[in-house]
Amino acid sequence: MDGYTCPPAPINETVLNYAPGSVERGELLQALQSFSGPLELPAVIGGVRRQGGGASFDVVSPQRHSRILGHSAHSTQADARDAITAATAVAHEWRALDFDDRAAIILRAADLLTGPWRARINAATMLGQGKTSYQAEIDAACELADFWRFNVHFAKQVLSDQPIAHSKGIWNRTDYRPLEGFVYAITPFNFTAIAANLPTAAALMGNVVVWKPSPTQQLAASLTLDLLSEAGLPDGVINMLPGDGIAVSEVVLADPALAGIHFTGSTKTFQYLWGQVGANIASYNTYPRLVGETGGKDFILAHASANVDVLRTAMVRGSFEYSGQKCSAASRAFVPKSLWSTLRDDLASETDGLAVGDPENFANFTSAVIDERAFAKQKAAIDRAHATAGIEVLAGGTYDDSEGYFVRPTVLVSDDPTDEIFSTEYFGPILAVHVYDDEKFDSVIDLVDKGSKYALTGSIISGDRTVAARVANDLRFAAGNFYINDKPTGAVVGQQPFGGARASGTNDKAGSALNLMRWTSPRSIKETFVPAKTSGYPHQD
Ligand SMILES: NC(=O)c1ccc[n+]([C@@H]2O[C@H](COP(=O)([O-])OP(=O)(O)OC[C@H]3O[C@@H](n4cnc5c(N)ncnc54)[C@H](O)[C@@H]3O)[C@@H](O)[C@H]2O)c1
Ligand SMILES: N[C@@H](CCC=O)C(=O)O
Repeated sequence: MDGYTCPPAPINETVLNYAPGSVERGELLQALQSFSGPLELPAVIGGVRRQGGGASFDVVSPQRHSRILGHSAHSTQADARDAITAATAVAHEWRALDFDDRAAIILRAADLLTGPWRARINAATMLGQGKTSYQAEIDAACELADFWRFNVHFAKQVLSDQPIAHSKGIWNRTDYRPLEGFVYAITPFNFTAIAANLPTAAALMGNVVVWKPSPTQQLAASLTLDLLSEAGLPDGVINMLPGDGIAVSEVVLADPALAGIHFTGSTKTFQYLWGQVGANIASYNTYPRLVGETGGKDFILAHASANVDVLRTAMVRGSFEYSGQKCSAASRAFVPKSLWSTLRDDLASETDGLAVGDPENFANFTSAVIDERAFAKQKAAIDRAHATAGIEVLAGGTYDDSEGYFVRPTVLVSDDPTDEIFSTEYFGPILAVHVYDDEKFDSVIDLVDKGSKYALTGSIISGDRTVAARVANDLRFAAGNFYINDKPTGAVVGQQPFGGARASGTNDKAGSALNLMRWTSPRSIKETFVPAKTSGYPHQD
């Protein structure tokens, strides 16, 4: 059937708004209440749920230290070996399944997610990862359903790309095989959608997977695997190993059957993984595919022709939604002097007016940062800013970890565009602003391009079309996702395929055909209908 069927056309899932009195708000409140006691969040190996053999850890709400959501345990080398064995055991059967049967499981998962599972996964994402209702909805419900539905569509495109030339008497075909081995999916805390997409994108293409989620995302990750199981995913296709991944990597990265890594997280971790693969390169059965989407130092560049309200809104939403814990979050902005006098006070008061607290209070704009490590990083950056003569703390600049890991949205202003606030990824609610002389716009473009090692997202805010076009061209390599007159966050699957280059990753664009191609190893087949029976060629006569 491959290549001939036409799955339902994907449509972006409508984002529900959770307004007071809405049906979805009622369902979400109920789901939040249903998480009463800590859940067991075990490893799942070959469909068997078992506690990992390493030290146990608690999954705790970032906004409330006293709220223990689950108990889990770090996975050991033995757990990793068992997961590889379980994956390998079902690899033949999974890859032999027709693509449409695999796709049907993923499409069913999307419908379960946006139907009966929606409130529960959103509630888990609010409680476990500190998202507001809206941020949970755009991530755990909508982006994840979009990944699943659009991936089926794009996979079908990949499979249907067949040779168009056939010499007389010949038929050429391409067989899209899964990778020979297993894929190691390592996922970040900040998006339930990304965490689910990395193992399932590879599985859709016929691969078996060892999935190592982030310990701080374990609640939603465990629910996601339960959902996939309800959708019909056979045991062993995706095996989940909770914990920090240290012992798991020692085994997985040394296994000859490692065929690919699908990673999203920090640049440092990806470079470590790549280094280990490099060190072991001679021992693999096949060259592992390395796909990693990593850090960013995302920019907003304002031109003198910008509308100030548009600019301020892009800065506030782009930097402080989900407390800046999006790889795409704006964390450096460049504003011309001619606009700064109008923008300055409003930017400060709007930022200081943002309500920060427990997301179960729907009035809050954002909540806590994810954990102690993230809090310490923000605290150090803010303390340093207060102590640095050339930096003005225009808004925020305070933090409090007595109840949860709360950091006030913070705007730092500096005359020195080489200060580390313009190049270091803090991954929190800190925006660095540099105010430039209007006539120095050309050199500011260069600063944006060369001022950080990353190239993930960026925006130009300009009322002048020719300026926007010029900046889009001059900064062509400074961002994998580039926005004109908008904030640099909020990429939508099927609309703005997401990913960046330089230190921001391999730019394989999650949720697109480009990504899915990395999980297939094509075989070219030539069939000759009436083969030659003699060895000589005509020129020999
Ligand atoms: N470019 C993107 O699409 C994108 C999306 C989301 C997050 N990010 C980036 O992710 C980072 C924040 O996420 P994070 O704090 O979870 O990143 P992180 O690198 O600390 O962790 C990512 C994952 O790697 C795991 N890990 C760390 N060391 C490991 C090892 N030795 N073996 C196996 N697994 C290991 C972690 O447990 C986690 O599951 C930021 O830098 C952000 O920019 C990028
Ligand atoms: N899809 C997200 C990026 C994910 C990174 O964390 C966005 O565009 O905001």
